[in-house]
Amino acid sequence: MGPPGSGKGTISKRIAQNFGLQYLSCAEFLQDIGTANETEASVLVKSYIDKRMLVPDHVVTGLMLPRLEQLSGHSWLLEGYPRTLGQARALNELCQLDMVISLNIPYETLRERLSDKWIHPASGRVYNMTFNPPRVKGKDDITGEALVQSEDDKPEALMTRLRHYKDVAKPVLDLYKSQGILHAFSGTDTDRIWPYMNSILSAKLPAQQSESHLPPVA
Ligand SMILES: Nc1nc2c(ncn2[C@H]2C[C@H](O)[C@@H](COP(=O)(O)OP(=O)(O)OP(=O)(O)O)O2)c(=O)[nH]1
Ligand SMILES: Nc1ncnc2c1ncn2[C@@H]1O[C@H](COP(=O)(O)OP(=O)(O)O)[C@@H](O)[C@H]1O
Repeated sequence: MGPPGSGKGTISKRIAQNFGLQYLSCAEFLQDIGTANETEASVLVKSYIDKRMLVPDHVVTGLMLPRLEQLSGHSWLLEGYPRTLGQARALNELCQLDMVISLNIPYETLRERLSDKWIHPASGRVYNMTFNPPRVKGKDDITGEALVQSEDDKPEALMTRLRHYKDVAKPVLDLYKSQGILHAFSGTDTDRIWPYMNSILSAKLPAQQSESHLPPVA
Protein backbone atom coordinates (compact mmCIF):
# COMPACT_ATOMS: atom_id res chain seq x y z
CA MET A 1 0.00 0.00 0.00
CA GLY A 2 1.10 3.56 -0.55
CA PRO A 3 0.02 6.86 -2.04
CA PRO A 4 0.25 7.56 -5.77
CA GLY A 5 3.86 7.67 -6.90
CA SER A 6 5.18 6.10 -3.70
CA GLY A 7 6.92 3.39 -5.71
CA LYS A 8 4.54 0.47 -5.18
CA GLY A 9 4.96 -0.77 -8.72
CA THR A 10 8.73 -0.34 -8.71
CA ILE A 11 9.34 -2.03 -5.38
CA SER A 12 6.77 -4.78 -5.69
CA LYS A 13 8.26 -5.96 -8.98
CA ARG A 14 11.63 -6.06 -7.19
CA ILE A 15 10.20 -8.07 -4.29
CA ALA A 16 8.44 -10.53 -6.58
CA GLN A 17 11.61 -11.09 -8.58
CA ASN A 18 13.86 -11.51 -5.54
CA PHE A 19 11.55 -13.81 -3.63
CA GLY A 20 9.98 -15.75 -6.47
CA LEU A 21 6.47 -14.53 -5.75
CA GLN A 22 3.65 -14.42 -8.24
CA TYR A 23 2.98 -10.72 -8.73
CA LEU A 24 -0.46 -9.34 -9.35
CA SER A 25 -1.08 -5.63 -9.83
CA CYS A 26 -4.76 -4.84 -9.39
CA ALA A 27 -4.56 -1.77 -11.63
CA GLU A 28 -2.87 -3.75 -14.46
CA PHE A 29 -5.34 -6.62 -14.01
CA LEU A 30 -8.30 -4.23 -14.23
CA GLN A 31 -6.72 -2.41 -17.17
CA ASP A 32 -6.41 -5.75 -19.03
CA ILE A 33 -10.05 -6.57 -18.30
CA GLY A 34 -11.13 -3.09 -19.40
CA THR A 35 -9.37 -3.44 -22.74
CA ALA A 36 -10.35 -7.08 -23.36
CA ASN A 37 -13.29 -8.18 -25.52
CA GLU A 38 -16.44 -6.32 -24.61
CA THR A 39 -18.34 -7.97 -21.77
CA GLU A 40 -20.58 -6.48 -19.10
CA ALA A 41 -17.65 -6.57 -16.66
CA SER A 42 -15.13 -5.06 -19.09
CA VAL A 43 -17.42 -2.15 -19.98
CA LEU A 44 -18.13 -1.45 -16.32
CA VAL A 45 -14.46 -1.62 -15.29
CA LYS A 46 -13.38 0.59 -18.18
CA SER A 47 -15.99 3.22 -17.32
CA TYR A 48 -14.54 3.62 -13.81
CA ILE A 49 -10.91 3.57 -14.95
CA ASP A 50 -11.68 6.24 -17.56
CA LYS A 51 -13.24 8.43 -14.85
CA ARG A 52 -10.23 7.69 -12.60
CA MET A 53 -12.61 6.43 -9.94
CA LEU A 54 -12.21 3.30 -7.86
CA VAL A 55 -14.08 0.38 -9.38
CA PRO A 56 -16.83 -0.60 -6.87
CA ASP A 57 -15.74 -3.09 -4.24
CA HIS A 58 -18.08 -5.91 -5.25
CA VAL A 59 -16.90 -5.70 -8.86
CA VAL A 60 -13.14 -5.69 -8.09
CA THR A 61 -13.49 -8.37 -5.48
CA GLY A 62 -15.62 -10.52 -7.80
CA LEU A 63 -12.76 -10.37 -10.33
CA MET A 64 -9.73 -10.50 -8.02
CA LEU A 65 -10.66 -13.34 -5.68
CA PRO A 66 -11.18 -15.95 -8.42
CA ARG A 67 -7.85 -14.84 -9.93
CA LEU A 68 -6.18 -15.35 -6.56
CA GLU A 69 -7.75 -18.76 -6.20
CA GLN A 70 -5.99 -19.70 -9.46
CA LEU A 71 -2.73 -18.82 -7.72
CA SER A 72 -3.35 -21.02 -4.69
CA GLY A 73 -0.33 -23.24 -4.19
CA HIS A 74 1.94 -20.31 -5.02
CA SER A 75 3.11 -17.48 -2.82
CA TRP A 76 1.95 -14.16 -4.16
CA LEU A 77 2.31 -10.44 -3.81
CA LEU A 78 -0.61 -8.13 -4.47
CA GLU A 79 -0.15 -4.54 -5.45
CA GLY A 80 -3.00 -2.06 -5.13
CA TYR A 81 -5.47 -4.53 -3.66
CA PRO A 82 -7.11 -4.25 -1.19
CA ARG A 83 -7.52 -0.49 -1.26
CA THR A 84 -10.73 -0.14 0.74
CA LEU A 85 -11.95 -1.66 3.98
CA GLY A 86 -14.63 -3.55 2.03
CA GLN A 87 -11.96 -5.13 -0.18
CA ALA A 88 -9.77 -5.96 2.83
CA ARG A 89 -12.65 -7.72 4.58
CA ALA A 90 -13.45 -9.70 1.45
CA LEU A 91 -9.81 -10.77 1.10
CA ASN A 92 -9.73 -11.78 4.77
CA GLU A 93 -12.54 -14.23 4.05
CA LEU A 94 -10.36 -15.93 1.46
CA CYS A 95 -7.03 -16.02 3.26
CA GLN A 96 -4.89 -14.74 6.09
CA LEU A 97 -2.20 -12.43 4.72
CA ASP A 98 1.34 -12.90 6.06
CA MET A 99 2.46 -9.34 5.65
CA VAL A 100 1.24 -5.94 4.48
CA ILE A 101 3.74 -3.35 3.32
CA SER A 102 2.97 0.34 3.49
CA LEU A 103 5.17 3.02 1.92
CA ASN A 104 5.35 6.41 3.67
CA ILE A 105 6.89 8.88 1.26
CA PRO A 106 6.94 12.65 1.92
CA TYR A 107 4.60 14.78 -0.19
CA GLU A 108 7.42 16.84 -1.70
CA THR A 109 9.12 13.68 -2.93
CA LEU A 110 5.89 12.44 -4.51
CA ARG A 111 5.36 15.78 -6.23
CA GLU A 112 8.88 15.85 -7.63
CA ARG A 113 8.72 12.24 -8.78
CA LEU A 114 5.37 12.54 -10.49
CA SER A 115 6.30 15.73 -12.28
CA ASP A 116 9.17 13.68 -13.73
CA LYS A 117 6.99 10.69 -14.64
CA TRP A 118 6.24 9.79 -18.25
CA ILE A 119 4.14 6.94 -19.50
CA HIS A 120 3.64 4.96 -22.67
CA PRO A 121 -0.16 5.08 -22.86
CA ALA A 122 -0.69 1.93 -24.93
CA SER A 123 1.23 -0.40 -22.58
CA GLY A 124 1.19 1.53 -19.29
CA ARG A 125 5.02 1.37 -19.12
CA VAL A 126 6.24 4.00 -16.69
CA TYR A 127 9.48 5.99 -16.88
CA ASN A 128 11.03 8.56 -14.59
CA MET A 129 13.46 10.96 -16.20
CA THR A 130 15.98 10.63 -13.36
CA PHE A 131 15.24 7.22 -11.80
CA ASN A 132 14.54 5.01 -14.83
CA PRO A 133 14.78 7.13 -17.98
CA PRO A 134 13.91 5.72 -21.42
CA ARG A 135 16.86 4.87 -23.66
CA VAL A 136 15.82 7.62 -26.07
CA LYS A 137 14.41 10.77 -24.51
CA GLY A 138 10.61 10.97 -24.87
CA LYS A 139 10.29 7.53 -26.56
CA ASP A 140 9.10 4.15 -25.29
CA ASP A 141 11.96 1.58 -25.12
CA ILE A 142 9.99 -1.22 -26.76
CA THR A 143 7.86 0.48 -29.42
CA GLY A 144 9.68 3.79 -29.90
CA GLU A 145 6.31 5.54 -29.58
CA ALA A 146 5.97 8.92 -27.84
CA LEU A 147 5.72 9.11 -24.05
CA VAL A 148 3.19 11.42 -22.38
CA GLN A 149 2.67 13.03 -18.96
CA SER A 150 -0.58 12.42 -17.13
CA GLU A 151 -2.88 15.27 -16.04
CA ASP A 152 -3.35 13.19 -12.92
CA ASP A 153 0.26 13.71 -11.85
CA LYS A 154 0.11 17.52 -11.84
CA PRO A 155 0.34 19.11 -8.34
CA GLU A 156 -3.35 20.07 -7.84
CA ALA A 157 -4.59 16.66 -9.00
CA LEU A 158 -1.94 14.97 -6.86
CA MET A 159 -3.14 16.79 -3.72
CA THR A 160 -6.69 15.53 -4.29
CA ARG A 161 -5.49 11.99 -4.99
CA LEU A 162 -3.38 12.03 -1.83
CA ARG A 163 -6.24 13.21 0.34
CA HIS A 164 -8.45 10.52 -1.14
CA TYR A 165 -5.75 7.87 -0.61
CA LYS A 166 -5.39 8.82 3.06
CA ASP A 167 -9.13 8.71 3.76
CA VAL A 168 -9.64 5.35 2.10
CA ALA A 169 -6.41 3.70 3.26
CA LYS A 170 -6.57 4.63 6.95
CA PRO A 171 -9.15 2.03 8.03
CA VAL A 172 -7.35 -0.62 5.95
CA LEU A 173 -4.00 0.19 7.57
CA ASP A 174 -5.67 0.21 11.02
CA LEU A 175 -7.11 -3.23 10.35
CA TYR A 176 -3.73 -4.69 9.38
CA LYS A 177 -2.02 -2.93 12.28
CA SER A 178 -4.50 -4.55 14.67
CA GLN A 179 -3.67 -7.92 13.08
CA GLY A 180 0.04 -7.26 13.68
CA ILE A 181 1.00 -7.74 10.02
CA LEU A 182 1.59 -4.15 8.93
CA HIS A 183 5.16 -3.09 8.12
CA ALA A 184 5.59 0.59 7.24
CA PHE A 185 8.68 1.89 5.47
CA SER A 186 9.51 5.58 5.32
CA GLY A 187 11.99 7.35 3.08
CA THR A 188 12.55 9.34 -0.03
CA ASP A 189 14.34 6.75 -2.19
CA THR A 190 13.22 3.30 -3.26
CA ASP A 191 16.84 2.17 -3.39
CA ARG A 192 17.39 3.19 0.24
CA ILE A 193 14.17 1.59 1.50
CA TRP A 194 14.91 -1.62 -0.37
CA PRO A 195 17.69 -3.04 1.90
CA TYR A 196 15.44 -2.75 5.01
CA MET A 197 12.55 -4.32 3.21
CA ASN A 198 14.77 -7.03 1.79
CA SER A 199 16.09 -8.00 5.21
CA ILE A 200 12.61 -8.14 6.81
CA LEU A 201 11.29 -10.18 3.90
CA SER A 202 14.31 -12.48 3.97
CA ALA A 203 13.58 -13.27 7.62
CA LYS A 204 9.92 -13.99 6.85
CA LEU A 205 10.07 -15.66 3.47
CA PRO A 206 13.18 -17.88 3.32
CA ALA A 207 11.29 -20.81 1.84
CA GLN A 208 9.92 -18.86 -1.07
CA GLN A 209 13.34 -18.05 -2.47
CA SER A 210 13.59 -21.53 -3.89
CA GLU A 211 10.44 -20.90 -5.95
CA SER A 212 12.08 -18.14 -7.93
CA HIS A 213 12.24 -20.19 -11.11
CA LEU A 214 8.58 -21.07 -11.22
CA PRO A 215 6.98 -20.21 -14.52
CA PRO A 216 4.33 -17.48 -14.25
CA VAL A 217 0.78 -18.72 -13.88
CA ALA A 218 -1.28 -17.95 -17.00
N1 LIG B 1 13.48 9.74 -8.35
C1 LIG B 1 12.94 8.59 -7.95
N2 LIG B 1 11.93 8.10 -8.64
C2 LIG B 1 11.40 6.91 -8.22
C3 LIG B 1 11.87 6.20 -7.10
N3 LIG B 1 11.13 5.07 -6.96
C4 LIG B 1 10.22 5.07 -7.95
N4 LIG B 1 10.39 6.18 -8.72
C5 LIG B 1 9.65 6.64 -9.89
C6 LIG B 1 9.19 5.58 -10.85
C7 LIG B 1 7.90 6.19 -11.38
O1 LIG B 1 8.18 7.12 -12.44
C8 LIG B 1 7.35 7.01 -10.22
C9 LIG B 1 6.28 6.30 -9.42
O2 LIG B 1 6.72 4.99 -9.11
P1 LIG B 1 5.71 3.76 -9.22
O3 LIG B 1 4.96 3.81 -10.51
O4 LIG B 1 6.48 2.54 -8.89
O5 LIG B 1 4.72 4.15 -8.01
P2 LIG B 1 3.26 3.68 -7.69
O6 LIG B 1 3.01 2.32 -8.29
O7 LIG B 1 3.11 3.81 -6.22
O8 LIG B 1 2.43 4.81 -8.45
P3 LIG B 1 0.89 4.88 -8.91
O9 LIG B 1 0.03 4.55 -7.72
O10 LIG B 1 0.74 3.88 -10.04
O11 LIG B 1 0.74 6.31 -9.35
O12 LIG B 1 8.47 7.29 -9.38
C10 LIG B 1 12.97 6.78 -6.38
O13 LIG B 1 13.46 6.26 -5.38
N5 LIG B 1 13.46 7.97 -6.85
N1 LIG C 1 -8.13 -1.95 -5.57
C1 LIG C 1 -8.81 -1.23 -6.48
N2 LIG C 1 -10.13 -1.00 -6.30
C2 LIG C 1 -10.85 -0.31 -7.19
N3 LIG C 1 -10.35 0.21 -8.32
C3 LIG C 1 -9.03 0.03 -8.54
C4 LIG C 1 -8.19 -0.69 -7.64
N4 LIG C 1 -6.91 -0.69 -8.12
C5 LIG C 1 -6.96 -0.02 -9.28
N5 LIG C 1 -8.22 0.42 -9.55
C6 LIG C 1 -8.67 1.14 -10.76
O1 LIG C 1 -7.55 1.27 -11.63
C7 LIG C 1 -7.23 2.66 -11.83
C8 LIG C 1 -5.71 2.84 -11.90
O2 LIG C 1 -5.15 2.50 -10.65
P1 LIG C 1 -3.72 3.07 -10.21
O3 LIG C 1 -2.76 2.82 -11.33
O4 LIG C 1 -3.43 2.52 -8.87
O5 LIG C 1 -3.92 4.63 -10.20
P2 LIG C 1 -4.61 5.65 -9.19
O6 LIG C 1 -3.48 6.11 -8.30
O7 LIG C 1 -5.13 6.70 -10.13
O8 LIG C 1 -5.71 4.96 -8.44
C9 LIG C 1 -7.90 3.38 -10.68
O9 LIG C 1 -8.21 4.72 -11.02
C10 LIG C 1 -9.16 2.55 -10.48
O10 LIG C 1 -10.15 2.87 -11.47
